[in-house]
Amino acid sequence: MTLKIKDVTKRFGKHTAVDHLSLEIPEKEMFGILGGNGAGKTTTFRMILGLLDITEGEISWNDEAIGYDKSHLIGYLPEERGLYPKLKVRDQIIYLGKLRGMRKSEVVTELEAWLKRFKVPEYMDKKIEELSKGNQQKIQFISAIIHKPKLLILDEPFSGLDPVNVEMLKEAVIDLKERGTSIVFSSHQMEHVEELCEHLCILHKGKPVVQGTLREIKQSYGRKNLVIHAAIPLEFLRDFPGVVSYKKVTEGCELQIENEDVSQGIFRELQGKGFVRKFELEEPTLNDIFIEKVGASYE
Ligand SMILES: Nc1ncnc2c1ncn2[C@@H]1O[C@H](COP(=O)(O)OP(=O)(O)OP(=O)(O)O)[C@@H](O)[C@H]1O
Repeated sequence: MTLKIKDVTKRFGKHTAVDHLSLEIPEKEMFGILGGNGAGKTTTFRMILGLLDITEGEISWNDEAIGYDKSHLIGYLPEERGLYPKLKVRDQIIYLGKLRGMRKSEVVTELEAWLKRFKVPEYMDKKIEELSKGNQQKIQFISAIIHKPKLLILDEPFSGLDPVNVEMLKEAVIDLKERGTSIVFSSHQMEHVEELCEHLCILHKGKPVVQGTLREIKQSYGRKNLVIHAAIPLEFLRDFPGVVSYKKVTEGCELQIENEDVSQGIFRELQGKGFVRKFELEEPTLNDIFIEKVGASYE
């Protein structure tokens, strides 16, 4: 079971929203699509779901086109949440489950288990409009996965959730992946993608500017971060050969360096100058990579 996106482009008139995107998501894999506002994430999802026509290229799921006949295999959490405010949680989910071919009793059993897991069993008979936004989102998530889809598409699943609920949802998503679901999700927040995904793609103005496994991406990037805590002046490192950026912090500095060798030069330079409490070489973060490739942070 693999989702394949082959050289897909989407144009709205003269505007290119997605520009030659290719990716594959096999079973049991979580794929993250990162990008700022207007990068093309939602457009990509809508094309996967067959809600938008593809201008060029192909999208397939197990080598077949995705259409309405496959909706029982696919779960979708849209960016604009869409539950019926006046309906009770139970009725809402039963309605959606039945649309996907489930029996009422099956839906209720699943729903009870999920509400319990999300620590809100009492919501069964509450109306959607009585719930907070974050809790509505939990219900919307349940509505996307109640039928145990094989392919799950989550558009900004963590936006608007507090840290406790983010963790709860992350665990649920990891469990679904381990049970065999292919998952693709979008986010503005790089730390979520960094934590959850084996493969990822950064979209910028519709173009995939970075793509691969997290490991590959970090390794091929080359640059490293170096954290130094020392009670001696470190300002001179600002102009040290191979130092790309210098940030002063309370106890010392944080540097971005061109490669590992630069850290050895710095290490030698500091020897004998005074006590160094911390000298730590770290992998670049996705945020570092994004800033380098796209030129801005997107918080
Ligand atoms: N139906 C449409 N008609 C015309 N332009 C569109 C349409 N849908 C999207 N676009 C444009 O395509 C580009 C990509 O939009 P998209 O919604 O895919 O971005 P996104 O990455 O999901 O952004 P966000 O994080 O803000 O939701 C944007 O420039 C947007 O204005």
